Amino acid sequence: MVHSRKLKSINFLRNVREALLAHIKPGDHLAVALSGGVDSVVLLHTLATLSREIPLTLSAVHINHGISSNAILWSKFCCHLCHSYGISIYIAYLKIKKETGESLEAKAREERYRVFSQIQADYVVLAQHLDDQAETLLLQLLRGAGIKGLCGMPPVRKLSPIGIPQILRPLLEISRDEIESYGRLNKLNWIKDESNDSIIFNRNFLRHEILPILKTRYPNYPKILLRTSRHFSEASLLLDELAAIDNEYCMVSGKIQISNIRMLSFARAKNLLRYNLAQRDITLPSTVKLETILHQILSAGPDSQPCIRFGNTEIRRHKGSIHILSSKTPLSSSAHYIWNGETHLVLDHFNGTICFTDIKSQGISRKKISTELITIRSREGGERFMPTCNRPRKSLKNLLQEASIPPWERNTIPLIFCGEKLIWVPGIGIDCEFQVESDEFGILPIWHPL
Ligand SMILES: Nc1ncnc2c1ncn2[C@@H]1O[C@H](COP(=O)(O)OP(=O)(O)OP(=O)(O)O)[C@@H](O)[C@H]1O
Repeated sequence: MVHSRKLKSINFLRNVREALLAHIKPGDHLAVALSGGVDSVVLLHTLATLSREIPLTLSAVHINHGISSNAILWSKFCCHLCHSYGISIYIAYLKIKKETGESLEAKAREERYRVFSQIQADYVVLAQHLDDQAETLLLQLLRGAGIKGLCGMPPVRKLSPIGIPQILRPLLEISRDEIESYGRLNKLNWIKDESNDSIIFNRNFLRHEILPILKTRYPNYPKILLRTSRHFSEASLLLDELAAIDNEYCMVSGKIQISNIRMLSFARAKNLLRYNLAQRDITLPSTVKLETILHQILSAGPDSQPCIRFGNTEIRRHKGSIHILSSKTPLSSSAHYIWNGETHLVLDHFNGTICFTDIKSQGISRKKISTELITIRSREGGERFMPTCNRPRKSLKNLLQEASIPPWERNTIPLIFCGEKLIWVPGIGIDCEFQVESDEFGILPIWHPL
């Protein structure tokens, strides 16, 4: 009996070790997302045990959402538990405010992930398991989700473009029964979240009312549904590959060309637009909204300039191309950058990067800019510029109009200044006064918007 219990724990540890080692490397810092429930308590115990053989730094993060009247007890429990393991814990105290049209749970989840994204660790480790995965897939099916929504939770994923920390889920192939039995075998204590019993919540309704019946006929349903979600993941990958091919055909200077997207079937055009929104980290609109957007953009007359808004995003049509504008990082008027000779400069506020290349007989003359501070900022109005030496100096506004830069982009393009003088405008050129002499090596800036 004792032997079989020990064996079960050993098998459990072996499975988690395998799942971990598929992603982490020795020395990584793992922060366990500890709610105090059985899943994350077992996860913490497992990782603390494995950390004796795998060199890693372990800590924990707990979010006190301030929703349940027991929230403070849960935080204290997590604190004591980590103390008993000698592990540091970060507790975030939140005051969740519900916004109209959003559930409290969805808001709490969003805030939780926001805290996770700020944790100083290589991975934030979550305790979702095989049964959670099956429930999530069924819930998504019942919401009418598309292929992406049916992919299920990935074992590892980036939380932000910088890539650190990542979310890691090493229990995804382990069942709830196995986790609870590991907890009992190792005499662990955990807290029970009373809200998990309330069938007002869709997930609990499925868990308590539907899945036990399903299990009588399909005892292995969580593993079967895991297979299904893997099929969806593969399909989703193929759709992204198709969109990447269509992007090559439809994109000119970073904008989808109306004449090209029109050549695609409507379903393929929708896939392309969805892909472009996802690439910019924009929360996707509903399918109905996406179809409306595409219809309006494609059916507008050549001179009209439709603008469709959803969330913080605007989709516009301007001179034959589609412009996607997202106000994730609003351009602050004071945003300016100093160039100290770097080969590239990431300009977060402008959503892109400028690369600087040394090139013979082209570009900006090093000699002519050597005595002044080189800064990059947006237009303030009144700037004048002379990209062609034998033509008169013109207002920047006129030059941007002539270059068909749409009005909403004119204030958000990065400009290079030498002291107070404007020397470079992307897509237009270098001011005559600062261009290289023949045979001199110059610096050629190239703007790469995201
Ligand atoms: N209050 C909390 N503090 C820290 N971690 C938490 C907290 N609540 C949940 N977690 C972590 O998130 C995991 C998933 O929790 P839960 O299933 O309640 O969230 P969810 O809203 O269903 O999330 P998802 O939609 O990502 O599945 C838990 O196993 C745990 O690791």
